Amino acid sequence: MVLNPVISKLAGKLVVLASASPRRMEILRNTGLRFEVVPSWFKETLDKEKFKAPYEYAVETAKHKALEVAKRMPLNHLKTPDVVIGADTIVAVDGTILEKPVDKNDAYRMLSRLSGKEHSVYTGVVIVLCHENENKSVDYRLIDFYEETKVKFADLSESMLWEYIDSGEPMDKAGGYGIQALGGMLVERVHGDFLNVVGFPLNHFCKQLDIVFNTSGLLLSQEILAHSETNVSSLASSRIQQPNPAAMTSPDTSAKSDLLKASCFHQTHGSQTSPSASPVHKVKKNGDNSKEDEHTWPLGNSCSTNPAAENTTAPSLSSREQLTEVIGTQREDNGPQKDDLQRIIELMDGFKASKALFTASRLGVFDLLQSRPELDAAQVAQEIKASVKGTQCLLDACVSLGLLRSRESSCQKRVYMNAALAQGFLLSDAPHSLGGYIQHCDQTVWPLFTHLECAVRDGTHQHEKAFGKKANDLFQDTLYNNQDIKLRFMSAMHSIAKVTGRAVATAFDLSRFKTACDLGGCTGALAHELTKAHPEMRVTVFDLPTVVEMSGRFSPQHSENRVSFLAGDFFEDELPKADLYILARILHDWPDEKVHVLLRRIADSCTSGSAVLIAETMLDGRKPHAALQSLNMLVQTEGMERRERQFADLLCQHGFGDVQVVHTGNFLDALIAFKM
Ligand SMILES: O=c1[nH]cc([C@@H]2O[C@H](COP(=O)(O)OP(=O)(O)OP(=O)(O)O)[C@@H](O)[C@H]2O)c(=O)[nH]1
Repeated sequence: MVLNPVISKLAGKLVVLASASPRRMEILRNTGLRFEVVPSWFKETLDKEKFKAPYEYAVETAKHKALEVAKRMPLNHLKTPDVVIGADTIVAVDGTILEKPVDKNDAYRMLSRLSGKEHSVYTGVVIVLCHENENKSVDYRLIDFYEETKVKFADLSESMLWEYIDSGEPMDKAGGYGIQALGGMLVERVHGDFLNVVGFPLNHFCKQLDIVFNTSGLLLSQEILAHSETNVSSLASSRIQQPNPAAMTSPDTSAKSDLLKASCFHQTHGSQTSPSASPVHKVKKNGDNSKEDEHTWPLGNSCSTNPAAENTTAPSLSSREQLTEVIGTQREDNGPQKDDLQRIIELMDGFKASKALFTASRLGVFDLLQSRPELDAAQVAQEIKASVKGTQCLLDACVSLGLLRSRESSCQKRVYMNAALAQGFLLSDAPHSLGGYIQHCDQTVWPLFTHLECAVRDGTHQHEKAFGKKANDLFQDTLYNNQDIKLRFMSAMHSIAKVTGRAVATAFDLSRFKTACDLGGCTGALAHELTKAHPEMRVTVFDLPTVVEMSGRFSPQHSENRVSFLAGDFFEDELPKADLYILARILHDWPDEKVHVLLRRIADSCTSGSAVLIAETMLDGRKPHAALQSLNMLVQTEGMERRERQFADLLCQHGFGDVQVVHTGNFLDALIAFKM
């Protein structure tokens, strides 16, 4: 549920937080806002001397962070966001700006300066509104503001200081302290917005959105200001800001792209728990779903910023908040388009990025840096038993991919630590670890993809070419014929189900179903999410004997016993009776003729009112992940990914109708159909 009516106006928009700060993610996530997280690659190295006031530095840094993501997404993520939010938090004391400490000594220096004094915490926030204009280029509209909070520290003893520093908490926080955690013990008084100190002035952010929506309505209107260096609209605001023209730089708008048509469902990063908050739409059988296939793939177009714009200085503003630079771009018509080339290079580099991730994961780099952050390349190399040269290259590649962060230590060495992405998904023991899936991709999918051309020519999987043995029975002869390979595959499926399970389990209101059968449910990860989300439901996981015998290894410690396992082959054996049959990443393994066999068997086991819940990556002509996943099925299986309409057509032939789909915002989309 979204409390703030203004925040809810962002619903259905692709909102991106351009920050790796876990605290910012939490503050925004707690509002119910659905957003993606794309950490900015902007290096925070602006020359502080150029700014007349500390807050100008914070705002300008936030601006660069947000714009870097807004420009990169069409190229790297093949989609243009609607709204990108950047933020930068700094501490100012005695006219000096304090950011995150580079090491413990730096933290000591900072905290000593703050001891016994009052200081200011400034968070600069920039909201970038991206809009495709009539000539297919992107207009960026910027709304920026800052918030100041005054904080008074107690007098800090040396022992207190070092005990706090040795906790490790100061290292990723502005000014070297976290007011929301242990650092709260250092604070005598706060005057102003507490969340602003933590890293995001939520109240001011909402006020700002309110102004933009209700004062001018420009945010979502089609009245995008035609680009001109003088045409700047300003918006009513609660704060006057006079940026330092000398510091103002027209953001480089070198990247621009033909946009993807904004799809009606966006991938989200948010506490999506209630079906009502997810847009559900009905699928027409054999209907005109041409929109589904309509897309404009992003084509990077080189462009130079409008020369005149480069000399834009912030116009003097009426008594309203500065905002809004409308930055148009001009398309060059001659020579190779710089950003087209960039796009092609990105694509060509794609496999190198994947292999860098797989290799770092396999060498245990992320787990090592979690237990021992701030190691230099030589120290990492020693621990992972690799060359210093190779390790250095790998670590720097991971930094460039946003998986690691690095900084210069006090002894001028470059040290490395996990970025939020690694902490969220790449640690072996993380709740949503994708380590198993990464290993499967590295050891099984990668060798298969080296034979993609043969798969395209033959239209068949490539197990024999990749692994030198025939695979008559897809699972028995490949993934399950060896204990280690089977365990690796189950671990991969388990990690995907852990990441996607809650979204699938809560995509629809399933309260009417008391019994469910998860066909091919593997480790039971989804089954457990279903029983968590639906306290009345009992789930039977029906899978091959060779899988069921290993499922115990993956059972959660504290789980109610509403999940049971039953061994069998869903193509051969009688299916357990259930109100709801679940097919999560199952149908994509099989061609239509096999899918018909399975759906017919399910239909024969159903009674009226029963339903089938399908979880798959659905093709929609836009999401590259879905199309690439379909190639994945080509090289691995006899199956493919399918469109919503294809599922509806298959289901209706077996008496299922009223098909509804929810795009959950992560790997999988959810579809439910009822036995008519
Ligand atoms: O009391 C607290 N003060 C500050 C913080 C956290 O400190 C950092 C500030 O650094 P920055 O604004 O550069 O943000 P990053 O974490 O580097 O992420 P970006 O990707 O946005 O650069 C911020 O995380 C605050 O949350 C705190 O936690 N408590």
